[in-house]
Amino acid sequence: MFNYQGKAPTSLLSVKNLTRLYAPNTGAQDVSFELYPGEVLAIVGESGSGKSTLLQSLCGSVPPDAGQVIYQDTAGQSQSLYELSEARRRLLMRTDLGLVHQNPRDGLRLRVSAGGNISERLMAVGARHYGQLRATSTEWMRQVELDTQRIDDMPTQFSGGMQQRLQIARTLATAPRLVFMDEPTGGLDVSVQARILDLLRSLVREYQLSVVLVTHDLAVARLLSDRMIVMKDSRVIETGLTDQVLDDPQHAYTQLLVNSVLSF
Ligand SMILES: Nc1ncnc2c1ncn2[C@@H]1O[C@H](COP(=O)(O)OP(=O)(O)OP(=O)(O)O)[C@@H](O)[C@H]1O
Repeated sequence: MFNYQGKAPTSLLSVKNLTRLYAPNTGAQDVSFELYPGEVLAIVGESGSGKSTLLQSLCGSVPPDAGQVIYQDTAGQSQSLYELSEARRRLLMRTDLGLVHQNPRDGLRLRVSAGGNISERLMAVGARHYGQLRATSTEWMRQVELDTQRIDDMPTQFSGGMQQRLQIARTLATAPRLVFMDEPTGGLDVSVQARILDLLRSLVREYQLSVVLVTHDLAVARLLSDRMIVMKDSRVIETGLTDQVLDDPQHAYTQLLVNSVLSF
């Protein structure tokens, strides 16, 4: 996982005083943080605290009312997400960023085969050779432990857990530099959740993924993240290394959250 030793690297994502409010204290306000390459940052908090609003603003889908989202592109240039033209922002989102939705159906094309779902993303970044697309899609199905014999099956023929694996494969196949995950195990049975979490943990390690992960589940944050942000009523109330925050929470609300979970 992320190594904090030595010289501080340049941040991949820099969020400055981001605000998106739907009503007073409803949404996300005055959020600032840095995300470094290879780091997994969890955003936690109870339902309605503003986690998804923040994530949507970070990944380019909901413009903030104020503040900046600055992304370091492959060429090392700082790109202020909402100061780019719509076309440039879309291109950046397609080539550099990936999003795993809570509901796999939101991140899959249901009328396209499993292999087609993965190939489509590869084609969006320029891949064209049919044999190569097929081979890469097969390899990604293997990576997420899906039966490669089912490459021509439709996602609707898959179980919820299998659909989530396919969505993860589709998202990671283009090697995004930054992956956003919104409750990636949220809608699944507990046993399926555990297996998807195992998979995500090994993929994060193997590919040194940089991830912003939204979860209300502290156990998920513990398992996957290096650092965490705790939100309440639209604001960040605590931030720090995951183990530190969970083992020694400073804010009364974080203490309550941690104490409400028996063991994790
Ligand atoms: N499009 C919208 N229009 C109006 N209010 C909204 C909109 N989206 C979110 N909100 C409100 O903003 C607040 C934060 O919602 P948000 O979905 O960001 O919270 P959350 O922490 O992700 O919650 P959950 O864990 O339940 O998904 C809530 O009070 C919600 O009702």
